Amino acid sequence: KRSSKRLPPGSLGMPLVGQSLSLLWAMRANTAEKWLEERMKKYGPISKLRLFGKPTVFIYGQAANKLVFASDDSIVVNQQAVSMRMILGDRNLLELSGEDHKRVRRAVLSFLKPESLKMYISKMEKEVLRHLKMHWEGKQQILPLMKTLTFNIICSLIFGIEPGAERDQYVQNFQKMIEGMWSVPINIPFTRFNQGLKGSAMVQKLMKELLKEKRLEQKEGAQSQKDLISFLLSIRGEGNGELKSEDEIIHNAMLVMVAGYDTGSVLITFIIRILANNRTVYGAVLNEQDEIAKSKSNGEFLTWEDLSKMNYTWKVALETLRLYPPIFGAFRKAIKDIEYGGYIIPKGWQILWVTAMTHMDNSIFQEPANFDPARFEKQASIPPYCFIPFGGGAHMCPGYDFAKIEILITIHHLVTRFKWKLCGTDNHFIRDPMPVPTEGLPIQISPKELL
Ligand code: HEM
Repeated sequence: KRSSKRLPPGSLGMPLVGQSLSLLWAMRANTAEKWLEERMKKYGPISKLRLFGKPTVFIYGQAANKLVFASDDSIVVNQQAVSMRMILGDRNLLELSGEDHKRVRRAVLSFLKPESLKMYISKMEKEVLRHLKMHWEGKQQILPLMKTLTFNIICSLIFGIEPGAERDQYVQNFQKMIEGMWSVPINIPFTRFNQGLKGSAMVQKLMKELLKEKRLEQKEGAQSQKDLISFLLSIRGEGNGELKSEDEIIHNAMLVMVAGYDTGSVLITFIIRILANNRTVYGAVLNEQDEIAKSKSNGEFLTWEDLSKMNYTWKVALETLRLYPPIFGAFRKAIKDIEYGGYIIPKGWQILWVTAMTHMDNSIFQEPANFDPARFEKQASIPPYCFIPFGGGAHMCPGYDFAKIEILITIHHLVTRFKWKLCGTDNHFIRDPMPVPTEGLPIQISPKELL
């Protein structure tokens, strides 16, 4: 019996810091997968380390993902690193489990489900067109500014904040929050964690004022449910999807913002990079989008039916997510001692799962380094728990449809209105913590004659 009580191999390193800095450096050098592969070579498929202040077990592969995503709350619960919890707040979905998680998730999903989002397609498209007009047209060479685009879309749909000074107050603070979320939780001036906490305090202050305004508007009957926040405010107290406190609304609005802002911009940026480098894929996307553009009259907005015809473009997005998943991985917490792979994952320890490990496994995806959207022609043939850019199980990303609509609308207007070529000399990227092209992906853009 004693042998089954063994801790996984590996060292916990120094208190608090452990291997955090080494992993973060590897991420910034874009060698994090290699860093993990070296661990795997040294210790095997399960090993212990210390990350962001907590003892952690790293596991990978299909069975590991199944343990993380399919176990119930009596075995594994969601709990993110200390830095993330302190920046996003402890009432956000990623921290909740059981009935609490179900209740809050129902409320958030009632806004993010396709039936609700259908009503917002033209609102999103207007943001895309406004962005392209302001930042792309008439310019020769610009950074893609995709972060500005996804930030504006989220501001409009999630917060109901129209363009202007109020929006600008949020952007820098959100960026600080994102950078601090994966950091060693040492709160001394100028550390990333310290800056992240400051950004979070500022955003929470702004959001409290925003909630006050929205409550007042609702009292005066001036507002219909136009954005996620007013939506959440209006279902408070109605039983099923009820959010219990102002903190729950604020922490979850902050989560939706950080979860949707950088992920979407990273995905669009990497699709732009693929389309510039791969003429065959570009040609097929252009054909599909030109057909849809031809069926529209001048100034007519895209519809849900148009988006459902963009099958090839979405496969390109999925293949991009396989190769460049925006989320590196995340944590869970063991609720009791778990026997796994001949070792014990002790109660209370963190479990680290990493997205790319199964994406790059050649027994699951043949020739995994090749870009091949055809892999997604029969999605059902991909084994379960192996393609996980949106996670899995109870915490699987509820922003899937939001991201899909945003990406398809943006790519439609980009390929039908512009041509571009990459002009940087460096084709590399780093993780910070999301993948970012090293030179910011400079491109040369020229507008096309509209159809
Ligand atoms: C390409 C775009 C996106 C990717 C790759 C992505 C990825 C992920 C992943 C991997 C998780 C699971 C984390 C975990 O299990 O620990 C997650 C959760 C989440 N995502 Fe996304 N996401 C994207 C876009 C969005 C968007 C646009 C929104 C909102 C508008 C959003 C909102 C959320 C929320 C609220 C959660 C927490 C769900 C829960 O814990 O129940 N995401 N996302």
